[in-house]
Amino acid sequence: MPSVTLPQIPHYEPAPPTKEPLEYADLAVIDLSKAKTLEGRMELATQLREAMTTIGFFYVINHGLTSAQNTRMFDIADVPFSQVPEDEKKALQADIKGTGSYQGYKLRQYWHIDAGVRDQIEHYNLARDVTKKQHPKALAPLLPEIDAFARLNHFEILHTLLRLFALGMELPEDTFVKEHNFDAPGDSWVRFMKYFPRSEDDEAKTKNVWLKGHTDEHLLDSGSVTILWSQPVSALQILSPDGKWRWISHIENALVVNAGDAMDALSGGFYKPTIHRVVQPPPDQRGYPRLGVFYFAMPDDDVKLVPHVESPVLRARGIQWRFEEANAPTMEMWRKGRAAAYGRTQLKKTEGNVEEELVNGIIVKNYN
Ligand SMILES: O=C(O)CCC(=O)C(=O)O
Ligand SMILES: [Fe+2]
Repeated sequence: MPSVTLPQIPHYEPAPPTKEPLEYADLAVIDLSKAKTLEGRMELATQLREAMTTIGFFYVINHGLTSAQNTRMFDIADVPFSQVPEDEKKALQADIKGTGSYQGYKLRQYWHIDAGVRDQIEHYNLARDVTKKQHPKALAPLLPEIDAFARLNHFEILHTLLRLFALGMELPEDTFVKEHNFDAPGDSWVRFMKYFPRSEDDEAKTKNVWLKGHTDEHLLDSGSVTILWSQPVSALQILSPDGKWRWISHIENALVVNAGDAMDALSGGFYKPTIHRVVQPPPDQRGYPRLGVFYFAMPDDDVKLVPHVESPVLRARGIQWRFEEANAPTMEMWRKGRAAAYGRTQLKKTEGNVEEELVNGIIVKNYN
């Protein structure tokens, strides 16, 4: 992060952590400071593989951002929502359907959640190269810090994790790194996301679901790795292997990481996405907004979504093809189809609580 005097912006104070006794998922904690040596990476790769082949989510600590820088990044994250006039937001809306990309604002009520209720979520998304697009005036002085943040997420965190993902499959360490270049055409990006409290009526109609159970929904987790910067408002839940929804607890200045659809495809089903959703926070945190900071990583646009069949681990275990080999899309085709479709198409209710959606001829499921 730049060490010169930083531009002054309002401080964002989140809700205090909940005191409710929630049923939390028990996730492994990957200490990234151990990744400097090959020996350390081998140890972490084993830990990551265990986490990714069971629960599918894990925490990361010692990732390189200090807690003061973390606080500053959440202050920055609130600027696009609290410091930008509505007409400027509207003018900078993402053309999600037209371009298949989320760059810009996604304003509230874009998605249909359930029973006629639309979402209360605002996003501001920035392509990892922050110089590529026009941004709100209030963000201009903050772009150098956001740029440094995107690079930290990409090079220090994502690339290190991708090495561990490769080692866990006994692939050359740089296998996935080579598919995630910062400068190649592709769509990894920083997302600031703010959930606003909802009316009792909306809560009742949607059974308290704020963002549907998904693995790969609005393109977010259609990528390879999702990096979520932990924040104190409890609302994220994952579907555990025993069929129960469990809450993700907050760890100060930690990351919550999961794999998306593209990783499922590239790893031949070895690293699977885990279904997760966002629900109404527990009683002591109701009425607060919920501010999130993410890095959504995707393979480069030209990467074809087929498994690394050269992995001996995969061969021994059996390869699952996410897409038929002949029809496998490139990352570019896949992300554009997904972004345009989520929450905007007619969903077909199937058995239980699963809804199906057709994207580029491929069935995608949403779980309620
Ligand atoms: O807000 C969260 O905690 C998670 C959101 C999420 O899963 C997503 O945007 O893909
Ligand atoms: Fe997600």
